[in-house]
Amino acid sequence: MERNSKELTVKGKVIDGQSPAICLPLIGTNEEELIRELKTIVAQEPDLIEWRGDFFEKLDEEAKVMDALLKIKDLAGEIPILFTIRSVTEGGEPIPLNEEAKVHLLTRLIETGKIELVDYELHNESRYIEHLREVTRSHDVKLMVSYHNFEQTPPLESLFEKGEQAEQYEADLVKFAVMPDDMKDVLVVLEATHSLDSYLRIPVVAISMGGNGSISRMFGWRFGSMITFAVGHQSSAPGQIPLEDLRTVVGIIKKSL
Ligand SMILES: O=C1C[C@@](O)(C(=O)O)C[C@@H](O)[C@@H]1O
Repeated sequence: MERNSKELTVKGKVIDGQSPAICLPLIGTNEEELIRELKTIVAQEPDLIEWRGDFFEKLDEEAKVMDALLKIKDLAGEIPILFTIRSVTEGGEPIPLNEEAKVHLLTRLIETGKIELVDYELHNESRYIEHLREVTRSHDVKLMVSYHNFEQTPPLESLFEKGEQAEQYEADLVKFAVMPDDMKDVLVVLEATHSLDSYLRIPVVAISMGGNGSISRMFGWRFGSMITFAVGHQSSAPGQIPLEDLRTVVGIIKKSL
């Protein structure tokens, strides 16, 4: 198999692009819902679990967040946790924290040693991104710098620039998830994935959302996208497909290689 010599080791697990790492999102609004979701999710043995913190209704009560994290970690066992607070401007839920408080919470979570990856959006002020880069590095947590657009697919050059910016921040990986108008936009994402995969030193995660884009979730890894998000319990974005279906498709592709 020719592609992708990049590797990312998370909690002793190597993500190397020879198969996509499959990530299942957790979107519970409280501890009880999170635990219920987790039981379904863990049974499916994903490679990663993403806790979408923006769905958690008590995000402004640090003790409650910490408590939920301990429970999640306990149930997730060896499966690495990606922690994400998606902003409303990039398709997330409204949260009761301003950016300063959000960065403070992310810092506290990173310091617990209970999360393995953290997502932070590229549009944020550079002082925040740089701060999180420092904290993640000193706690051996991977920093994923991300960009989302639920309205459209920016041109190839713009996606390329985002990849370059993430690399300048010394992110461990760059991710973008964008909405296509048509299949040409899906091709833009696949092309950006392929080019960025060869051009950047850091790994890329690239998603074209919605029904048209869902092929990027199934085949994107062959173009260089290292992680794909699927449905374990409930979806967190349009176009995600059930983990079992994804595994079937990946298995078929691997057989033909
Ligand atoms: O950024 C991403 C990717 C995603 O938006 C998707 O399209 O699968 C799902 C989100 O939960 C995650 O944070």
